[in-house]
Amino acid sequence: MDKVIDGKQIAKNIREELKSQISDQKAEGRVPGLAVVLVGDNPASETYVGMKEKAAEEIGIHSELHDVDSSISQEELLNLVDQLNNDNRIDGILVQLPLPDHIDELAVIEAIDPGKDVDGFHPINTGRLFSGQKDLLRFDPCTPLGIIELIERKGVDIEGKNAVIVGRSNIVGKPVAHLLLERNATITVCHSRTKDLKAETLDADILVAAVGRPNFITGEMVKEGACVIDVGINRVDGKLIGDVEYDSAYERAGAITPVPGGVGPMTIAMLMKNTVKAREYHGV
Ligand SMILES: Nc1nc2c(c(=O)[nH]1)N[C@@H](CN(C=O)c1ccc(C(=O)N[C@@H](CCC(=O)O)C(=O)O)cc1)CN2
Repeated sequence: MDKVIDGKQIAKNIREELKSQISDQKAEGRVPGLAVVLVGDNPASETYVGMKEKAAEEIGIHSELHDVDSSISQEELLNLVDQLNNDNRIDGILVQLPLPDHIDELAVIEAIDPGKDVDGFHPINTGRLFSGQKDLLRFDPCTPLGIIELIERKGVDIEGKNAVIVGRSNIVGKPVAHLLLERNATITVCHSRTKDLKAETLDADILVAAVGRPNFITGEMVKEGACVIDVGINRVDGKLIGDVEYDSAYERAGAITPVPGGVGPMTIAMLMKNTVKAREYHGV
């Protein structure tokens, strides 16, 4: 079996699957609507927003870009979010992060209607994830959700496995820990104060690297046969480098994601999936 987990191909398959759901929704009377808010001119954010718009257009989601100047005040941005909350054509709202320093990111996230929070960052959605509530409407954050899809679609069983997450951020480390826990993995979350990181990672059947440091996880830290998920997107001398030293980790891993072409494309596919789910929730 090929060890490489091809995120680009899996994301493409998911977009294909969503197309038929979207055409059913269209037949019912309305395609899903996604509003993308981009503040300022951060080149990476512009690239990601462009990728989101292209993916939406390709599968038939109505998407609209609100491209605003970096000088926008917090109040004006909150007004824009409020306007989108009240727009019946819009099922999903995402505010591209990071935001300029003068804007309180959490205040903006909290202003989004939790039922339109397709990024899954609103405290109502993270609260429902962290407390294991599956019965109420819940949007899970796109990158962690994409990681689960990659693992499952590669045929790696999660139940009962030791999953070690390196990195405890709110947008990747913590939510992916809860998604894995919900699937009955045994979880260890490592961080900068972890005493013996190598001892922890060597115990991982599933190893998720989300630290934001290029080549931080080396092959000698990987357990033979482990499933290695690299969430890092580090730009070094114009090249994209993951958090995992790929060549040495590949030798030991049973399955591994590349960078680029691993987790990144899944973030966008999951955003599309959440938008289709939001349209289902809102109805026609
Ligand atoms: N509102 C949000 N902001 C941000 C999120 C998010 O989920 N919601 N995540 C990241 C950026 N991001 C999406 O917004 C994102 C990052 C990377 C990729 C991706 O496909 N990367 C490619 C490489 C692309 C390149 O050449 O730069 C890959 O890994 O293959 C997609 C989305 C922060 N902000």
